[in-house]
Amino acid sequence: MTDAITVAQAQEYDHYTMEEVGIPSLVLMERAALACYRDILTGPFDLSRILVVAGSGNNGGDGVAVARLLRIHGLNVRLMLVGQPDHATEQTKQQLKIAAHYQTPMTTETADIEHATLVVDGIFGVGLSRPVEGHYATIIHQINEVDAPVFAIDVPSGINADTGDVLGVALTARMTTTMGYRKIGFETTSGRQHVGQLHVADIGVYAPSPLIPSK
Ligand SMILES: NC(=O)C1=CN([C@@H]2O[C@H](COP(=O)(O)OP(=O)(O)OC[C@H]3O[C@@H](n4cnc5c(N)ncnc54)[C@H](O)[C@@H]3O)[C@@H](O)[C@H]2O)[C@H](O)CC1
Ligand SMILES: [K+]
Repeated sequence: MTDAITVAQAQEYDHYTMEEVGIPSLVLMERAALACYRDILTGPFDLSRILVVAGSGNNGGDGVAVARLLRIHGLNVRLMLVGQPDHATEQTKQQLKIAAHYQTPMTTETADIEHATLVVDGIFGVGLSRPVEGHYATIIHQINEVDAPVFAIDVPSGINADTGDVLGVALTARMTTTMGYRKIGFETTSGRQHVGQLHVADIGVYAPSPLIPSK
């Protein structure tokens, strides 16, 4: 089994893959979304009412892409944005444009959290850098209070992927599909409790190594 990595390594490998290898960010995002989509469809989930919750960073971009894929598949999915769309990354803005093309239903209704049979967590990934507060914390508390299981994209939101610690408040996932490599924080007691069943998705991001040409 390959070694677990840190957030800094994940970001370094991501950057290397895009800047040195030349694979565009949206290609990596699509591969990440397809891996999550596959794990959701094959997982132990009731897919009758899916709520995807997306932040404004690229974890949110992954989430928006997952919502679009589920919509195209004909599933009852709604997309809830918890970040400011105009503050979103360029990749997430592009994913919102694509999702709109396929008329992916959007919602701001708390009732959709209560009625969900599955919540897909695209709020924060490896970019979480400070304790969760405010509206983000409210949404995470609301999700934690309902019975629906959580599928986490890359990192359960609120978890520090280097330590497994809860930063303010965090989601507890039934399943997490993380990109490329396990994260060292997932191996701690808190990390294991919040990650649930862990899948590691090969999305074409690799550590620079002698086996893989470096510059
Ligand atoms: N690893 C890969 O090869 C790929 C990963 N992908 C996905 O990208 C995210 C990382 O995206 P990033 O934009 O860097 O950050 P996040 O989306 O995790 O966080 C969003 C954003 O939120 C801000 N922020 C941090 N802490 C807080 C806080 N407590 N409250 C409010 N806002 C906060 C900060 O500015 C962050 O930028 C990774 O996890 C994957 O899901 C790619 O899609 C594919 C390749
Ligand atoms: K997440």
